[in-house]
Amino acid sequence: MEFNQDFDYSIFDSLIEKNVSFAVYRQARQQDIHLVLQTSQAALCLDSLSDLNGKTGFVIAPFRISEDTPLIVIHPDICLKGEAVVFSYLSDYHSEGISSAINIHNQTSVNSFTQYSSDYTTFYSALSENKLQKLVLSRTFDVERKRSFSAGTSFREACGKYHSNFVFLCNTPQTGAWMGISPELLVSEQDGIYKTVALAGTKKVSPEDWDDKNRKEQQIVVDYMQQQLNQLCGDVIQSGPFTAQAGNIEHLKTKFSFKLKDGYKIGDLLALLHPSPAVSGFPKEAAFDFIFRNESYDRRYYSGFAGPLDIEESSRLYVNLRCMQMGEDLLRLYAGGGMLLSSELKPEWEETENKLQTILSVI
Ligand SMILES: C=C(O[C@@H]1C=C(C(=O)O)C=C[C@H]1O)C(=O)O
Repeated sequence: MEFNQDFDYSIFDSLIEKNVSFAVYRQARQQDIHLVLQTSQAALCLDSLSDLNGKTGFVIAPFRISEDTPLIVIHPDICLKGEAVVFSYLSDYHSEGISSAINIHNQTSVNSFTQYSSDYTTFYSALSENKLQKLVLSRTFDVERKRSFSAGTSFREACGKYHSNFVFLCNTPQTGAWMGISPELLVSEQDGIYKTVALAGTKKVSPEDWDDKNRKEQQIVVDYMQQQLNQLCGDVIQSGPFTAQAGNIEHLKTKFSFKLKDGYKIGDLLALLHPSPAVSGFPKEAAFDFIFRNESYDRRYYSGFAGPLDIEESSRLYVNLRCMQMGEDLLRLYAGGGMLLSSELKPEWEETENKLQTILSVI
């Protein structure tokens, strides 16, 4: 992707400093950047995913909705497409906003191998009891924010490097500033046709075939998708699994395409699919509850989802992976991986290290 060197992407850092509610994003395999910016009041806070029915804007959804991490929709007062149009608008844009940075230091984290190992042991014990088939364990990785760091410039670099991923940078007073380079579509909709994927299983890019652990891990997500979709959807067209590259790693991916039965809308579908076993575990409720009780930090918006909802007559929401939260002096990166009874500690930790490389490569 070619970027015009005349455009100064650090203008997005000024928007973050002024605490403007906005999102700039670039869809997977597309050229143009899009800007959604709210000029009126505060971004919309919702209580449940089904409340997204009939809404329009840029959605930022947490892994688990709470008072501290609400479900947010940035209202599309301004909705622009293409570098020239976006920068022309921003060069004249003035916000009265004042900075009120969220203090990341006060939030919980799991940075060290020792902390991760302790969580791993807890998770593994639960799998051994056979009540849970799969659990996704995750962690953080803190990087000191250098003076030279620019969120806007990192966004531009991510767009250039990761053509097949959805790339976004967003900020609201409620969520703080986040950036993600996601390979995982949660739900898209255009002209009444909906799409989703079952993405799971991870290995470094290589001609080697997939092992049983990764195939099984992905099959759990496929089975879950089929079961969930049967509740709300008519004929489901399924294809895959394929190997899908995402930066330095690969995943197994199965695609689904379908229409919703009468009376159902996108919010109902999101409520049914999120969080899928790709980021949480299986069975759904038990895994979600287990992670909430036992993972020793709050995932916040990591493994939630983000993207445009009913903008230009289509929606494309992605799971918030390969992402980071940006504080005043700290960048907090996030990564996780699916655990089965056949998992081993070292390879699971290494998988998180490999996944972190995507976002690390642009900061
Ligand atoms: C949890 C993450 O990724 C998810 C987990 C995967 C796995 O366990 O193999 C693969 C892709 C994603 O669905 C992450 O990137 O942090």
